Amino acid sequence: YIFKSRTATGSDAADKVRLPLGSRGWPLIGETLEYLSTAKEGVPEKFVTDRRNKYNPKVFQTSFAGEPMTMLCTHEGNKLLFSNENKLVRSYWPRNFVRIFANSEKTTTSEESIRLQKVISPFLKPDALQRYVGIMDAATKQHLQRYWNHGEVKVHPLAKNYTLTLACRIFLDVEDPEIIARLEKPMLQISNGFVALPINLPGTIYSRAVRASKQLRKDVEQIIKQRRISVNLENREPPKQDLLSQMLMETYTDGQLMEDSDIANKIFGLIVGAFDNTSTTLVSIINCLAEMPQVYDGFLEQMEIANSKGAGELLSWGDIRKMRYSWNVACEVLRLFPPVPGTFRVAITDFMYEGFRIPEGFKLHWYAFATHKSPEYFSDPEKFDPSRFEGSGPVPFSYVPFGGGPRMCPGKEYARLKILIFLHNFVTKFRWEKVFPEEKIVYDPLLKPTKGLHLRLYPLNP
Ligand code: HEM
Repeated sequence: YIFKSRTATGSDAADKVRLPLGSRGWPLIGETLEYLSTAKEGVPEKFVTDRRNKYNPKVFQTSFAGEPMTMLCTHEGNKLLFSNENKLVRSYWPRNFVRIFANSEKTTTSEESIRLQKVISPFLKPDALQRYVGIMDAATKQHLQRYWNHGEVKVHPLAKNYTLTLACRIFLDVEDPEIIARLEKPMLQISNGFVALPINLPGTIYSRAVRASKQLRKDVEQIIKQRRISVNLENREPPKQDLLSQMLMETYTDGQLMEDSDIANKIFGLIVGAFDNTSTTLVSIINCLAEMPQVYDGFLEQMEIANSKGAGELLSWGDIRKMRYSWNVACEVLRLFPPVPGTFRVAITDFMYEGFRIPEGFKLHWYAFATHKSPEYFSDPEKFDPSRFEGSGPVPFSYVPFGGGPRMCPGKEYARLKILIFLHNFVTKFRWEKVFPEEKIVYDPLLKPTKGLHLRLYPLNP
């Protein structure tokens, strides 16, 4: 692994600098199988530890699905990737993601996409989200009442439906279960496509996902068109507060209203970004609580909040701020079961890291398990201990379930709010036990419970 650089004049440079050590494994598949199998067996950190011991404790080369990859495995590595966006690195998505997230023919120009970002991010900041607490709480209570109150339930599909129901309510002001069911079908196919082999032939999981992504965008665009008509016809209606209503009023720099396809693309991105990640987080939390009753017993804050409420009174922002223990529990679950264990960057210039040369064009991977499960950062890393997040919490850049830097998950605060509101309603309404106590949550390759997580629910105040 000797890197031979070229000088500015184009001649071979005399300096030969070592690339990070490692193995690129088998042709095409690289080390994908080991990477996936260690995660599936519940020891994802093994993939990293073995190579750290063999090559270098901070950085090594590997290859996934034919893509050579350099893995950075410490908090310093995470910091380097997260704080140098557009300086040393930029975000890089594997082929599947690019194809599934690809914009319509009316691709946004960079100016337009900055404009769109500007519309989206204020909507997802805590200040803005505060006004949705009551709406989210009411929608959660309704979902639990309608679909969960049946003694025995299968949590994973219900959590997905709940996630989509809330996203439709908050982003699109859509409540009709029939419309939600129509959107859910392509959504499920899209999730499978992210991790399928990128073979775009009829009938493959991948091609179905690409088709489903087009279908979902079309459905969202249809909802937008109908909304435009009703806004024009009924402009006496009080202004709605969902994201779509705000985007309908947005204009480009030239004063033109935003195009429906652009709005659809952005809302599509949010719905897809929220769907698997938040639903699997709920599944993992419920599973941990079923396995560790002592964690459930710590939810006194939720009981106190519930007892302070009058009949029909909904949660407020003040209540959310009291849910400290609950968020620590969620953080600990996200440490052990991050739904997105890592993403990718690409070097946009040559640079040195730990004495190794990272050439322009090299793909770089941060992997949450490398730090989340390392005793260097989390003592007794297998132990479930929400108190790790008290006080100043973990070493900066060692706890990264939402990534970091400018590309950090824009839905983090929305996810936090949703998880807390769900938890409040779930723990104050039910106690529960697993129907299959031996059932596990695994990465296969996406995070999921092996049987869908069947629960027996016991209402607390029947
Ligand atoms: C527990 C729930 C969630 C987790 C663990 C999570 C995690 C992540 C991670 C790790 C990234 C990549 C960050 C990086 O590369 O540095 C990401 C990106 C993203 N997330 Fe989330 N996410 C969650 C929920 C959500 C929600 C609710 C939304 C939408 C409301 C959302 C929308 C997005 C989008 C649009 C991106 C791409 C951002 C970009 O390209 O810059 N996520 N998320």
